[in-house]
Amino acid sequence: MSEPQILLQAHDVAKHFGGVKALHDVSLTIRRGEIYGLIGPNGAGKTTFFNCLTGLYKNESGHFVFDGVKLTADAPHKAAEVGIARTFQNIRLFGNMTAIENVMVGRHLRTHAGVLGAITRNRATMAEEAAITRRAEELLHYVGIHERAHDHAKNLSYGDQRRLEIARALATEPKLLALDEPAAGMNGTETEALRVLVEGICKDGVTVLLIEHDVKLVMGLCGRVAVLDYGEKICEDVPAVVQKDPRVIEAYLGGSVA
Ligand SMILES: Nc1ncnc2c1ncn2[C@@H]1O[C@H](COP(=O)(O)OP(=O)(O)OP(=O)(O)O)[C@@H](O)[C@H]1O
Repeated sequence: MSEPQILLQAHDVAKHFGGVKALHDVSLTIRRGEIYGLIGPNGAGKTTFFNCLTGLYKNESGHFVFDGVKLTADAPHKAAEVGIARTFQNIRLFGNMTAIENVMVGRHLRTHAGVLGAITRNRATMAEEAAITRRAEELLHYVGIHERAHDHAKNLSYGDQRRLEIARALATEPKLLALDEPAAGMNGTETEALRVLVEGICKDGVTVLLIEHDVKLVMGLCGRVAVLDYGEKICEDVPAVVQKDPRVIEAYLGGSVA
């Protein structure tokens, strides 16, 4: 039986690429309502973990249990259906669609009008489309880019594109939001605004899994942090403990992780 306070468990998840062990029997547990950080040097396996979790890659062994149910996601849309949404290290928006259209795409996962409804544009379909638009507007407000709603995604600043990706992910009503390096390329002001946004998302009931190279941001935001190094989890604890762990300091080539 699963414990209700646990949202995600990874059990001995392993993934190889040829001779490279990208993930070596990684196990971790994410509790509902927390912001959980996943850090590690370049090539440590963080994105591979996300890709296995969201069905982009198939792990060779091990498994995930999400919300008490063994995950069988073998495609990203299936992960989204069970309540896992993600953003990407390399932003993946529809550049020639407007910001609001990008969010509406995410929202369609949670709506019901079928192909027939879309063709005949019956009353139920029209009402649903109006609701999708309203919700997309709310989400653009929520992430703070509503005034860019009708601009093409490709014309948004880097920071705004990252916010838009978050809005699109939230449109699927996730229980778990997995953010892959959301602060990459952001300046200090944008990073601070992102910190406030992620805290708000968590307060509003969405559990967050955060991959981030900005260690200061991770240590300030996350309740618990796991550290990967060469595909192995070398540490998992509260930030104050992780920062002082000799294996973590060594993994970061002797540099400070404070
Ligand atoms: N599709 C792939 N084909 C071959 N090797 C891959 C593939 N994806 C990842 N790898 C390798 O797996 C290892 C883990 O990569 P991964 O991208 O998961 O690390 P990461 O911790 O996310 O790194 P970064 O912080 O640089 O994004 C690396 O050695 C990488 O080269």
